[in-house]
Amino acid sequence: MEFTYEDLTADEYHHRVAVYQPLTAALRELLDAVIRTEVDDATVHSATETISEVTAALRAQQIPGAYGVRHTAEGRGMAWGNAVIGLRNAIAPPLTVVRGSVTDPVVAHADVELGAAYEGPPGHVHGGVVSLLFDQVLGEAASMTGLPSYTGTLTIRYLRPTPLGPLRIEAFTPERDGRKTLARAAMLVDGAVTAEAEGLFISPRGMTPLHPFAGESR
Ligand SMILES: CCCCCCCCCC(=O)SCCNC(=O)CCNC(=O)[C@H](O)C(C)(C)COP(=O)(O)OP(=O)(O)OC[C@H]1O[C@@H](n2cnc3c(N)ncnc32)[C@H](O)[C@@H]1OP(=O)(O)O
Repeated sequence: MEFTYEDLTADEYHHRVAVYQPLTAALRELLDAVIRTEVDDATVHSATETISEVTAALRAQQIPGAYGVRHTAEGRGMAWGNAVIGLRNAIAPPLTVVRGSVTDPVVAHADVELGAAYEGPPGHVHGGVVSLLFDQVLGEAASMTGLPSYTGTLTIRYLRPTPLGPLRIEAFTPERDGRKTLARAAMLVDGAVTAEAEGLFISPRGMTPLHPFAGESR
């Protein structure tokens, strides 16, 4: 598993953000609209054709395979295909993980609003999505020293259904021992905990440290 460096200036980076963020936001709107539309069949058929045309236009020039996890030379993260935080991934909620310091009581947190695309039980967040969000925030909290750490184990305790809408995740890393980090997190809605997570995150043997993480994850 290799990380990729792209030699972008800050201007080039911000230009790409300005180009792709609105495209992904528009696609996210489309996902929501497809789930909730009640227009007639002819309008649905017409929309399907229009979407196929847009897809063909974007396919005119493509990279082979996935986007990868890229960083600029100065250490700016560009995990733009990531399933949870990806700036170019419309199925990502998207989550922005705000990282503090490893000595803070809450080392990382994220606020996100989940809509119709994340439903499991009626009006509530799918359990797999709850786990997905926890995995990312815990993984980032564990990796904050700059040594990327991957999920070894992840246990979720679903205390009560999490309603769709705004929620917060707060992560803690109570134990760091060499390549292993124990990380815990809580999911909160209106200040009440709906789910808790605990995971052991491990940095693979021989992994090269990245720039220590700080600030926001994208
Ligand atoms: C830019 C970076 C941002 C990072 C944020 C990412 C967030 C996303 C989080 C993810 O979704 S990561 C993807 C899901 N996880 C994986 O795909 C991990 C797949 N597994 C592996 O790659 C390896 O099995 C792993 C890196 C977890 C461990 O391999 P190692 O070869 O480094 O482990 P090793 O055998 O040397 O064991 C080291 C220690 O960890 C322990 N260990 C290994 N695997 C374990 C495991 N799975 N669970 C619990 N403990 C484990 C092992 O017992 C041992 O403990 P001791 O030091 O006490 O002896």
